Amino acid sequence: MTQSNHAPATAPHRSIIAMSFSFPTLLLAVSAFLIFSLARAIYLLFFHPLSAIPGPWYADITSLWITSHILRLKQCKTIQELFQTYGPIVRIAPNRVVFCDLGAMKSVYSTWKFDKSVYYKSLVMQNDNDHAMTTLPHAQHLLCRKAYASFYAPSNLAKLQPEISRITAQMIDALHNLPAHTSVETLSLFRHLALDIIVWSSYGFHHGAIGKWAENAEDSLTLAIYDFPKRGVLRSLVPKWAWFFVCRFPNARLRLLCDSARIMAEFVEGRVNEMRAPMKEKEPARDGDDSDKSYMLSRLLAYKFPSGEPMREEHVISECMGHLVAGTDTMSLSLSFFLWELSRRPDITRKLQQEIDTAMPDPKVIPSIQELNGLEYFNAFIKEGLRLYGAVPSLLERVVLETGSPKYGVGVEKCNLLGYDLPPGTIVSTQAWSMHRDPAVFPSPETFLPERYLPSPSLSKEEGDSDLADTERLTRMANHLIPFGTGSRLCGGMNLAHLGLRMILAAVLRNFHVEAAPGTDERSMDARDSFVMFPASGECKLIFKSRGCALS
Ligand code: HEM
Repeated sequence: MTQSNHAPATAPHRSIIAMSFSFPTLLLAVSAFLIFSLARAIYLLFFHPLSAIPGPWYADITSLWITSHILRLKQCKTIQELFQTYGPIVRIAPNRVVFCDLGAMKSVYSTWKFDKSVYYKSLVMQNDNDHAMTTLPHAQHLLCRKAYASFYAPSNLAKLQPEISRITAQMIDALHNLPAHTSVETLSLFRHLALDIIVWSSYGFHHGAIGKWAENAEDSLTLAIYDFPKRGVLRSLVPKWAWFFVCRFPNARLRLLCDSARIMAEFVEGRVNEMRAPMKEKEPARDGDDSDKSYMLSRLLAYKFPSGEPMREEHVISECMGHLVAGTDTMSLSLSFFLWELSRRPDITRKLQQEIDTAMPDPKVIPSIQELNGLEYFNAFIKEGLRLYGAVPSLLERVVLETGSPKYGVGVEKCNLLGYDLPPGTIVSTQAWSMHRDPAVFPSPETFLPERYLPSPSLSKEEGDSDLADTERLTRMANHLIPFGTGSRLCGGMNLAHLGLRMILAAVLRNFHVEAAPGTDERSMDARDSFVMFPASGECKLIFKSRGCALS
């Protein structure tokens, strides 16, 4: 034996040996991965409990397909096409099922009250604090909801109406003061207005965002609320440890976006401190005495959980922030789409203005909500607006409960939707976009037609149809309309949204004719979605022409 036979391998020798070992190892690893992927695909396609549910085969084996449509901001339209191809229940990913059916909707959201999916966690607040929208378990959510629900009761909101009128009038004045033919970006305009309304009704505080809009000055709170959902998306894309570095990236706009939660939290904290000061000096309110509780914040601060514990301050702050985010963009998007529709529909505008002019003789005095609720065509217009342009047309995801849960009720063991058993943990949902476009319920679903809600014999009744058939038609539409969600997680601010939409629209239509500005057209306003719906161009530019001459 020579020495070289016993000598340890030199470095180049070692790497050749390592390579000769690594190639078969790599080959083995790749083969194992391919076999595993193939076996998994076969299982998901043919043996998984959801494999009988129709849908594109590639969606059965990977989430990438639906994710690509989410990234293209076209999830709603893609899912609508699936319903048209496969019917009312479709598998869109290995563990996700969507449906478009009234009975299934009632079971999931109202009867069984499934918990929300983790998707909603992207909307958590500063320091990961939850609020009503992001609290996933149903039972826990119920306690949050109790804390704020009475604030949004119509009788309480009616007390706030005079001030909401005053804020709206401020916006009308600002529009009157613009030079003729000014193109107004309404998403921004109505975001400022909605914020002032929500801030005032939640805290009894005048923020003055609309004043800043009129002066062309930036309002950091409005910007923070606009940025917050984008911050959520960005945050869910980067690992936790990397977030620290993202927020320190030397880019002023990115830093503002990262800071959005802090800016909102500090604003709300300021309101909490203001409100706490006088509260400390008062006797605690007795049950039934709500003279001091018109604002949401005072209710949250006075709230006690069934254990007798008050809400922690961080919780109060995140709840308030949740409402700022949930209410501001939704209002501004809906109003912008409504007015865009009117800018190309003089026939509808004429009928609306006739009705509003009679109810609102003085263009500066908005009628009470009771009076506005009595305007038949106006209310039909708002229903149709929410049907086609509701700001949240997207999947409202829930998680199927474990088998045998008492929440299924007597005699029901597990989740069965439209004849298919769904195993516990399946993500299941419907979307307003599709419920609102069922041609059997809304004939010519893509046509904007307020008349469909009027009990008009000329429009709806074939010969021989009875009043009962007409009532049934109206009820079916009402049951399918879910712009504010449905069941136990219905939009918390729905009544405020109804009040605000009516007051703002009445004031605008009484004072202005609305026209599309150059560049605003079907293409720029084509709908995109990322939970909320927004125009493809990201803006909605309209011209507000004063009706002053016509009124005098
Ligand atoms: C046109 C305007 C609005 C639309 C279309 C809308 C739509 C919705 C929808 C669809 C949900 C349910 C989400 C789900 O089930 O996953 C929701 C929840 C919620 N919305 Fe709205 N919303 C609007 C305005 C407002 C306003 C003005 C506020 C308050 C200022 C508000 C506060 C909330 C809250 C707090 C929740 C969570 C409710 C809970 O889980 O307890 N929304 N909204």
